Amino acid sequence: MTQTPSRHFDLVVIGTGSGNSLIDESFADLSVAICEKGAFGGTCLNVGCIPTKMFVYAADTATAIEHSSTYGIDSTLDGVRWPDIVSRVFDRRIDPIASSGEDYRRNRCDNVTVYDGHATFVGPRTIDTGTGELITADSVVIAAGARPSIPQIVTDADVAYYTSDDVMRIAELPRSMVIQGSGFIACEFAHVFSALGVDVTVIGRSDVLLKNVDRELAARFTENAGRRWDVRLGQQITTMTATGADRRGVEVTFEDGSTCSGDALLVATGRTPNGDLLGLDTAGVAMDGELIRVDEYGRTTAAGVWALGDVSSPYQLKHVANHEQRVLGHNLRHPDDLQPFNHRLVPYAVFTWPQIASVGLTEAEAREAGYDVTVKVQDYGDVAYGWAMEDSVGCCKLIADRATGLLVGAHIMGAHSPSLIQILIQAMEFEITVPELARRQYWIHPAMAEVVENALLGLDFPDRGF
Ligand SMILES: Cc1cc2nc3c(=O)[nH]c(=O)nc-3n(C[C@H](O)[C@H](O)[C@H](O)COP(=O)(O)OP(=O)(O)OC[C@H]3O[C@@H](n4cnc5c(N)ncnc54)[C@H](O)[C@@H]3O)c2cc1C
Ligand SMILES: NC(=O)c1ccc[n+]([C@@H]2O[C@H](COP(=O)([O-])OP(=O)(O)OC[C@H]3O[C@@H](n4cnc5c(N)ncnc54)[C@H](O)[C@@H]3O)[C@@H](O)[C@H]2O)c1
Repeated sequence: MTQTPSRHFDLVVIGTGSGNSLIDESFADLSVAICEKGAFGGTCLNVGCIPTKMFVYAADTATAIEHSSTYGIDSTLDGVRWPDIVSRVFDRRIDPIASSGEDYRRNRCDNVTVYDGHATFVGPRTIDTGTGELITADSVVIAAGARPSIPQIVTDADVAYYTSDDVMRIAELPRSMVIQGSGFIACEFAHVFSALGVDVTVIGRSDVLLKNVDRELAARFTENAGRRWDVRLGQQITTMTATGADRRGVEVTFEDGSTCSGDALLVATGRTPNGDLLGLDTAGVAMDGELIRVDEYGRTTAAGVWALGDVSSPYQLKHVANHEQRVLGHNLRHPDDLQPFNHRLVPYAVFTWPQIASVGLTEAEAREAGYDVTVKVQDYGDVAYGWAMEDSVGCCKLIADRATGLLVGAHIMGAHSPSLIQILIQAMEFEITVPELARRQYWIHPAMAEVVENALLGLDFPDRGF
């Protein structure tokens, strides 16, 4: 290290996603530096959870129009004003929030200094801010997130591909789109673009879409998706070729000789944590594979250096990054009273069509773990609100332990499942038994929550107590 550090801070935070939320008023007496190489506010705000769900809402609206004749309402989708959809999301909502967040930190927090460069460690708690300034700190929080992973076959083909970072801002909708990957991002964007009129092809290596979801729901989802998208599963890509003068188009050949093509390629094959780009070896911060190694309190292997969120967590979910940020906020201020992360029951939801939400073990995981399980799958179509919706796909699958009467897994596919699952998350977190949950409260009739009530009542216990 030849350059001399220009400033010393009490705390440096790398990354302004959940890292920015860490700096609340309880840090007002500390000097804080925030390093951000990209858009202020991180992935969730700028290119992740929030804008995607705003696009999903537009797609859901288009899908409702498509299905309206089922209810005796004839309507047609007369047009999709893509530039207006993009503008609603970014010009009216996201970009102003990001810039006002940055303005707040830069101009209204006397104790905070913002460095807008790519930060790298050059020594223990010594950081090159990427802006020409070297700084040191008593404590460092690494909250540097993750980035899209791009398979070699895509880079070799030199296709001008999109990722979730830029596909929401394209100038116009392509006629057709190939989506490589079959996980969260692939299934959310396949819904968005297909509902808005793009011919979508989804390519996955496994035999179902959303392979980590409970097998029964993943199979139902895949079967249903196949009616709306061209779904190519269980095959390796053998060749990928860029097409068109701008190399935006793509042609793909599979190992069985079949092919597919599109005017655009969206790569959605997972996200690589950014720890590899931080010079961690100079700082004594160890990694486990791609993730920064942290203990249950968020401490890395280097004294005074902490990490949270996608850079150190296998979950890559905003509610997990936010939870870890709250725990670290406490731990930084209370070194003698450290709190552990709680990762016991991490739920998730995929905002595709139909929506899917999940908490706890899949049936296969529960059986493998040795539970004496009772399982019930309750269809949306067999409860009153499901009749109102003419639902033929949705279901609530519950898995409980006969020995304790407690749920070990809950999986819902269908309208509002990301909200419905909250009842079950709560029951599992607070260890409410199935009989208590089913019968010690009223269930509003005829709300969709009756699908959960009926699933609970369908679980088979030796002494049911219902
Ligand atoms: C398309 C998409 C949709 C998603 N939808 C959901 C959802 O619906 N629900 C959900 O729970 N999760 C969702 N996620 C995941 C969620 O966005 C992430 O888990 C969460 O944002 C991670 O927060 P973080 O603070 O760890 O990292 P980030 O928010 O990624 O913040 C890291 C920040 O660090 C900056 N940075 C990185 N390296 C450096 C460096 N060396 N120097 C300076 N700055 C640096 C980055 O520019 C970034 O701003 C989605 C993700 C994507 C991509
Ligand atoms: N609603 C949400 O909570 C939400 C939405 C979007 C993203 N996210 C988060 O972001 C993460 C990243 O999303 P994602 O969809 O990119 O990841 P993912 O892990 O959900 O899915 C990636 C898929 O790509 C496949 N894949 C990997 N390498 C491949 C290759 N070389 N060729 C073909 N397929 C390949 C994987 O088998 C997997 O099915 C998610 O895991 C999730 O944690 C969450």
